[in-house]
Amino acid sequence: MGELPAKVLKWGIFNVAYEPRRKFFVFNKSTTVLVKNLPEFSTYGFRFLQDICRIAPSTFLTYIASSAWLGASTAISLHMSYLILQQIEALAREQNHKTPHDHVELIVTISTWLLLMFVSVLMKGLKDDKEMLLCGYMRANFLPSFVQASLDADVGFIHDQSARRYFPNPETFSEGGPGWSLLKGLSERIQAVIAFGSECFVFYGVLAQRPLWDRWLLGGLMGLFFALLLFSPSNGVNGAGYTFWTTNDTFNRLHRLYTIIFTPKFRETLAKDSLNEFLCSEYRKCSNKLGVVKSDVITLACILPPPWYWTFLRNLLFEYPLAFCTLLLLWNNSPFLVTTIVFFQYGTSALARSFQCLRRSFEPRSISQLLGQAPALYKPLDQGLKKRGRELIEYSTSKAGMDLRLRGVTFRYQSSAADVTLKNISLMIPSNSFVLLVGENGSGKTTLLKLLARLHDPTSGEIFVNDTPLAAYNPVSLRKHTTFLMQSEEIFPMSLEENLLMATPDQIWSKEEAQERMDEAIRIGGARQLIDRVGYDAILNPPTILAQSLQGCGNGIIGDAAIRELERHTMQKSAAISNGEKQRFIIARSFMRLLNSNTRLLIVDEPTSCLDLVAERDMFEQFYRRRKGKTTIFVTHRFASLARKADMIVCMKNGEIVETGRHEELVSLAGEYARLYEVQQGIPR
Ligand SMILES: Nc1ncnc2c1ncn2[C@@H]1O[C@H](COP(=O)(O)OP(=O)(O)OP(=O)(O)O)[C@@H](O)[C@H]1O
Repeated sequence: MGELPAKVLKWGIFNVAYEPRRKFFVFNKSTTVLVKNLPEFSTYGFRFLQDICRIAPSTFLTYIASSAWLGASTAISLHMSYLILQQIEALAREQNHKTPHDHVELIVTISTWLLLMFVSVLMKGLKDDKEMLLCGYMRANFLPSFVQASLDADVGFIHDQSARRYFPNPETFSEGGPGWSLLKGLSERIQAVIAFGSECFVFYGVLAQRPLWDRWLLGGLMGLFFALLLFSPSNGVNGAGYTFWTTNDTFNRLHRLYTIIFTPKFRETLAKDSLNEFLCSEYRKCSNKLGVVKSDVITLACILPPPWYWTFLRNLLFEYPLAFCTLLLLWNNSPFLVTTIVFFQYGTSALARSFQCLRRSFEPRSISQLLGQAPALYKPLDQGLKKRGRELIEYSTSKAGMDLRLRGVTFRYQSSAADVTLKNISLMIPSNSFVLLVGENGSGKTTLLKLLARLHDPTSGEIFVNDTPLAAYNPVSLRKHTTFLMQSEEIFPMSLEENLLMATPDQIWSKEEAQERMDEAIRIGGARQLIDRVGYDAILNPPTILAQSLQGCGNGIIGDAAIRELERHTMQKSAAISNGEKQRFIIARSFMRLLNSNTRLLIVDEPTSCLDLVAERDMFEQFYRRRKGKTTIFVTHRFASLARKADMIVCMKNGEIVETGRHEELVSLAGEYARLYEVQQGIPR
């Protein structure tokens, strides 16, 4: 069947795409897949049924039988209530000729109805019980085979993605297990078919017994009811599923800023580059520019309301059926008793629903959840304000680099169960000195640097900057004079140009000047090739919104054309880059900061895991050349070419400083530093 082009409509700032013709039987990709694979599905389905009958025959049969009963229970109840209404009607009509036998008949019918209802309750309990038991049977029988098959595949299990989707994934351990959703789905469908079929059968039976007038009227009402069910659109795009996107630049920028601000992985970079103020003001600006938009994304994914007249008609027929029942009275002299009973039944069930709803809404848990949202809204805001209210010293720049002193510093990560990471560190780093920090993996180098940049505070001991305690400074004012290139940094989901400009958020340049400065940073950082390939405008990994309608809220299956329309509008310049290119760009971003800010402390923490030896040496050389007027600290495992230039080498081991001094002194000590140096030089010990 030929595919229809998608229709697109505007919804606030969003564009919504859907397939225009609504089909009862959607012949889309899934239908084709179903038809094509039907023989295979049937074979495996049959095998599954055989297996389940073999594993737990009586449990399975009881489960299916109870599902079937529950499917038919509404129809049974309908039939019984009709019988009772008929008997009451007859009694009312024959007021003067009533016999005791008539009453007995009515009591028997009512008792049978109550008994059947009781059986339904038992069946529900039985079904739930068997459901849990079957779940256990299936886990015990199928999972060991899956475990075996998975382990047999060895490392192939990691590589073969398409095969892996059939295996359980780790998060599903507490769920039903393999085959469970298949069984549950089958039982639900059996129940649905039996329910619909039996209810139609009862309605047909009732209509066939009614006098001609009633038959036409009730038949007409039923027809209308079904016509509305089938033809009235359940959403604003004729019941279809839909996709949506927006080309509003302000919205998209706001979304990217939101992602940067609330994603933990960016937080250290934001802090150490003192971007908080900049992002806050950008977010406010962008939010003001966007103004109030009609719909948030999740609401749009759930609801695209149909035109008001359809809603009105549906409400009238589905919510107020009694209004239509009373129409009967205009043509038919039904005794008032029947109307009263119908009303009573309708009214009590509606009342029961409302009461349940009321009770649920006022359960202590639900109330406390509701009210708990108020402090959750204001507490973070108040705490943020308290923090901003503290009196702190501003760092005043001098021509010289920062003078750093650590006295008895100990540090333990809160999340770490291990012992302290830094133990009693005391160290003096004179201003303008060039320091090389070395030590084996995990010795605590990065942690020490993060303490200097105030990304963590010491657990005990103190750090001084120019003889003033680090804690007394406004951290932002210190960080504004620090360039800290960390081991692992992220590129923000903004354009590469904006990433570079964010390195110096306080600078205001003309377009040409900004371009010159970016080009220089890119050249020194060695990222020219990347920029030539993807351009300054490229946005790497832009965040995406949920852009498809959700099913179960009146939205149908999303047509292929609507999906393609979404892809056509959102497939944009998201370029893939290698880890090496990413590192070079991040290094360039640090150069952008270093060259265009009043840096007094330069820290470079081995950001070179994906660079070759030559590129790493060049990078350190470029930083080294620009160290004038700064205190400079480099961390690298390949320090041989820098060792002789360093004013001081600090060697760490197991969270402690084990040696400090110049290269020659430390080599002559023949201790930890000498060992690391010799290993690097390939000198056998
Ligand atoms: N966020 C954290 N939470 C808990 N423990 C951490 C955290 N970061 C680091 N550690 C632990 O602190 C210790 C020191 O880590 P650190 O990264 O400072 O060492 P390093 O000398 O820089 O190592 P490398 O040379 O590998 O970069 C390690 O044992 C590490 O596992």
